[in-house]
Amino acid sequence: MIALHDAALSYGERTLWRGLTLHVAAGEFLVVLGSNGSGKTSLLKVLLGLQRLSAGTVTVNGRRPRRGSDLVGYVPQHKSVPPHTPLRARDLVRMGIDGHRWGPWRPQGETRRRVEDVLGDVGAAQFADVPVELLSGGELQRVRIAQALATDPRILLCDEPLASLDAEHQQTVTELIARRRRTHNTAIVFVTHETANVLPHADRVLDLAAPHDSAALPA
Ligand SMILES: Nc1ncnc2c1ncn2[C@@H]1O[C@H](COP(=O)(O)OP(=O)(O)OP(=O)(O)O)[C@@H](O)[C@H]1O
Repeated sequence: MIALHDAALSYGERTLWRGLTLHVAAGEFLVVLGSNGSGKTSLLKVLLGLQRLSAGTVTVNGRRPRRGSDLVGYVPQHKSVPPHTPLRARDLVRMGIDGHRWGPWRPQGETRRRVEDVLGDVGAAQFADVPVELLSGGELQRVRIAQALATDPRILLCDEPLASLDAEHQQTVTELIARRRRTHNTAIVFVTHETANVLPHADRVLDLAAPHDSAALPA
């Protein structure tokens, strides 16, 4: 699903990581750790086709990463939404389906059903029509996961999805994501600083603060 070979990422003179060789298979749950600024988000950007490597190679689903791929879902870092955002939960999820300008055209009924299904999958059906600015942090994060899953991706990239959630919601959100890999064989790349709830689900841990030629360590 994901293959990096001898990969390096530098911004100007500053190298964040190098010598990174890593394979993530279908259904695998990879946890990415590392201190602030170690390049975790930058790694996800590489996989999303938003950032080029400085050296080495990367493929996602056997191809060079490209923006807006339906095969890759992305759960961003938790942030509250700006006040007066004129969107309901279901609108946010729908943007995961037809937010890509060049995405395939889908009939409206089909899109509506898919939005209902995916909101149901993450236990968010009851707040489908609630304006996103009124959702709690944990509710909003479920909706963001639904948005990321809306195109039925084969790979799910999660960027600190637990930040600023309480312990109970951290557990709920982690279990939602872990369930997805069991039910759909989705590969998960999970960037986090919160290890307690997440490490029990991990197949492997990549520590970007560790020496990079031994970066992919068994969990
Ligand atoms: N486009 C860019 N140009 C130059 N420097 C950048 C760019 N993007 C990120 N950086 C820098 O690279 C470093 C790594 O950033 P990144 O967001 O990948 O770290 P991170 O490991 O996700 O950190 P955190 O845990 O704080 O979220 C940071 O110091 C950041 O300021």
